[in-house]
Amino acid sequence: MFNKASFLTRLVASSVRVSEAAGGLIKNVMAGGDLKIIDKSEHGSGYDPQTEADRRAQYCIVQSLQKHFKNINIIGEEEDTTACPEIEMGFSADVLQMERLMSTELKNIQENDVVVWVDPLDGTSEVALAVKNKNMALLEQVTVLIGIAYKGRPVAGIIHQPYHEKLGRTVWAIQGCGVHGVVPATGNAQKIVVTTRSHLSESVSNALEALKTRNLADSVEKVGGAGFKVLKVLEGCAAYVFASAGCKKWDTCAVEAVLTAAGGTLTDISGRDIRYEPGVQLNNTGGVLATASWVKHKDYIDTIPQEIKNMLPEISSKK
Ligand SMILES: Nc1ncnc2c1ncn2[C@@H]1O[C@H](COP(=O)(O)O)[C@@H](O)[C@H]1OP(=O)(O)O
Ligand SMILES: [Mg+2]
Ligand SMILES: [Mg+2]
Ligand SMILES: [Mg+2]
Repeated sequence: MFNKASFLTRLVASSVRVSEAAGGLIKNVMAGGDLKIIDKSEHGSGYDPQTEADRRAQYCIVQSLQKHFKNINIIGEEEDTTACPEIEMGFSADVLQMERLMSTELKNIQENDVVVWVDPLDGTSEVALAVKNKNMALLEQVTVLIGIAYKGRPVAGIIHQPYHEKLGRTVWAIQGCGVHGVVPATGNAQKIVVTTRSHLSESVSNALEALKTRNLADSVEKVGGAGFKVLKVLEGCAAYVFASAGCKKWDTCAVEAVLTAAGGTLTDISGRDIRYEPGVQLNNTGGVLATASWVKHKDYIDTIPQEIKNMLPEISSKK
């Protein structure tokens, strides 16, 4: 069954199981209690934590995917990893069922046509804070993100949330095949906007103030992680607004694929598409704006002040 499926179907079917294996490793490290946190930030550029869970999860994801797909181009967040014996070779039979809905173009995609963007643990700051403050409720904000880009744009994504209720959950989508693992909200009387908990800045606050004056943000919730914020948008929040730089392509590729499949939209704060081809700039220099299917993305774009947009230009190439 697995071997007969198209490359993209097999990649997503494997990635679902691999994301869950990474979630298991994250839980093991947490249970062990020693996070071995290091600060990745360049001198004076803020705090950018990495834990043993980030390092192990990245190793497991990359090694597992390379076992099935030898030459696959994976761009993951972590450069330093910790070798671990857990290699996941399983696949999701539910994903294989979706092959019948896929377009011919997607079925014809080959291994060297894609870039896989991996965030082995999104919400590292929240993990560090959960342990420091003994507030384990924050762990709900942790996700494992695997996004698949073809011709520079996301075509499939996996968001695994290890601490959702008791067992965790995996939300995934392939373009044209619907969203699985969550029932997207179709509206909400309140327009709740989610934004960063740990990277607040003046431009983020000013963008939110502008949205409030136009009744596009009835209230604001500050939570961690790009994955968790997009899950919130899928489940009833109106928008995710991050009018600042710092978020990277591995934070947005998977979530954009899932949100788009649910009828939502994700762009930078000026309304430009985010690109995911090889060699592209890793930073989302234009910020991030994600909206639910039931609000107008353009209203949010039009309301964010031009001076904030000017501070966040698109820089498409690394050089
Ligand atoms: N200044 C930054 N430096 C490093 N990572 C950032 C920065 N801003 C955002 N991120 C990444 O984007 C995610 C969403 O940001 P926020 O929670 O502030 O809205 C964070 O969890 C973090 O991912 P990660 O936890 O994988 O390092
Ligand atoms: Mg991240
Ligand atoms: Mg991460
Ligand atoms: Mg990080």
